[in-house]
Amino acid sequence: MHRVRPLSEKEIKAGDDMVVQFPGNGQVLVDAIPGGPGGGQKPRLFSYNVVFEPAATQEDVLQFSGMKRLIEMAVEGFRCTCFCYGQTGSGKTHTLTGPPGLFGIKAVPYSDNHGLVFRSFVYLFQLLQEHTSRTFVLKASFLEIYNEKVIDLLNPGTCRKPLAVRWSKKARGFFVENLFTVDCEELDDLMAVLEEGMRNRSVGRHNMNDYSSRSHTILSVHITSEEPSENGVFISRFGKINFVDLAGSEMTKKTQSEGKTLEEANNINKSLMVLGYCIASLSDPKRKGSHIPYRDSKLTKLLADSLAGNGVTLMIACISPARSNIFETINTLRYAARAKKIRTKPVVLMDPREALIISLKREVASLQSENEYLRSALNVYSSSSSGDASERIIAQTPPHVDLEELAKLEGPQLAELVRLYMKENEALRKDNGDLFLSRDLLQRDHEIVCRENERLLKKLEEVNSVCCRSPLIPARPAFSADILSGDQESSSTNIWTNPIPDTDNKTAVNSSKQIPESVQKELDKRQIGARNTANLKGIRKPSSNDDKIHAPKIAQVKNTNAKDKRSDEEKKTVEETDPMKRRFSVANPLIKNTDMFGSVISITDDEELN
Ligand SMILES: Nc1ncnc2c1ncn2[C@@H]1O[C@H](COP(=O)(O)OP(=O)(O)OP(=O)(O)O)[C@@H](O)[C@H]1O
Repeated sequence: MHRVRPLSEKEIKAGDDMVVQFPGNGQVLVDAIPGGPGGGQKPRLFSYNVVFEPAATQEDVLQFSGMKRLIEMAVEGFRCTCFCYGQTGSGKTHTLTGPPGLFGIKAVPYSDNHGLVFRSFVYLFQLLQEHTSRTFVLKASFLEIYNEKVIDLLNPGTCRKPLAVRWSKKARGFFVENLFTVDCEELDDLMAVLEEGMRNRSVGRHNMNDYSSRSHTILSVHITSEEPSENGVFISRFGKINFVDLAGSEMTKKTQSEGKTLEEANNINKSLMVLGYCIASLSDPKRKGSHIPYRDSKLTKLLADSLAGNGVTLMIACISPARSNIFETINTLRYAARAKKIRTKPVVLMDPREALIISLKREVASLQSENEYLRSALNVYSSSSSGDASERIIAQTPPHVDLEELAKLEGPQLAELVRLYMKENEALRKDNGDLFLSRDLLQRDHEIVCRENERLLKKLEEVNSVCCRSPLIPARPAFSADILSGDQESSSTNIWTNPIPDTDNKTAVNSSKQIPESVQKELDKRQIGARNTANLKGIRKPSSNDDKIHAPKIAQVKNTNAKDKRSDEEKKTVEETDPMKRRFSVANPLIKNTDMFGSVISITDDEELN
């Protein structure tokens, strides 16, 4: 997706003109570049999912960029990333957080200028309010990569000590060691994280931007949710959303950087070059399976999962419309066209305890059916076996003789009759013995199954009680309450809070603090556990990345139809015919496929006009 900022005052004063046009349908047309004897470049047409024109507002970007869908997916347990890319001064920070000055000593509580991050937080909490059956735990971290050093923006310390980026064998991903992670129970907590990070990030001044970001920043919100399912079992999901504000690529000649700013620019350009290589490798089908140089920079190490892992990524390419920036603009458009070709395999991250619960549930169900079977077998067998026996008895039963007839029988006939009766008696005794034996065996099996059943049910109850989370503290009134309720005049608190469980249920609350020994044994046996124990005991993990678990793939993202998703307002805006008033355009949904955000995937890369 693209956002084109308006010409700046400086550019207007310098007589710079617009070199981009917007033919509609998510297309950007870049003017021809007049050249020397060999000829310059022809006009170039690029197609994207959505193009935001200079008149687009910050709210337009939230509503029509696919960002809302991304947040919904994060709540469902996907790992999502939104990153802004573009040359210096193209509007990346403006798009993500707003213009400079919003996060000074006294942050502006609500402003039309607030960017995508602030608006996403508000939408996130609105979503949480709607999911009344779930409990949520939000944690946030904010870091910057400055001159290839990772600095914790929430806890930078006086000497801004860099943190190490390490590889987690278990999670099979990179993570930042000892990164500060803040619990965010309310919208205001997330806002505080944003404000604090923005105050601490490195900003510098150069010829092209008075407030230029001198570092890449990554703001992460971890969304853990628990939802009761059938039989009181809790389903846990681990979603995450990253907001990445990349520092702008810069031509140091144009920015006239020197000294510290030059060193910063070199580091920025180097890490963006590595990011470019990674994107080029990932987007080239011929290079499928080849080496991707993630390890060549901290930025690509930390974005590896967003670029090609199991997450969903939204890239916003920001461009300047000025003629003086035409080469950088074409580069950014090409870069974005390549990034658009990358395909990830999104999966929902779930708690491994859930695997244990599901397997226990299955075991209980199979034992119950076995039990049923044995019960019925016991009845059927006893009745059918008695039938067999009676058949045998009938076969062996001596012929029926009347008492009167008996008196008339000869000695050898009587002897034969007695022998037959004795034989029958013997067979009946044997059958009787066999029946007693099989009844005893079945009764013993039945007892074993019942005991096992009880044991598993008890374990299931224990596991369930471990899954119950203690309630979050009710929200306090704050300005965010007004934003969430959509009534900025109102002072009533209408903030999402977790439902407060029955306080009499002490076992659930207590047991949430510690896993019972029997359950822990079961977890250990199945190699699940250290992480959960730490988590449940409230121990802060060294890093958010450390706990990534590659849980079974349970859901694929479904494509949604752009037509269904697009609101009437968007249609209206797209239909606006006056190009001066139009704020954005989207690719024509009738002729192209839709992607998971409901926006349109254009198959074309960049097309040259003849
Ligand atoms: N869509 C827009 N509407 C109005 N002003 C904008 C817009 N985009 C950017 N600007 C303004 O342009 C200036 C530069 O924007 P910004 O600092 O966001 O650029 P950047 O890409 O983050 O630059 P850098 O990479 O140097 O940090 C800012 O004053 C910003 O407010």
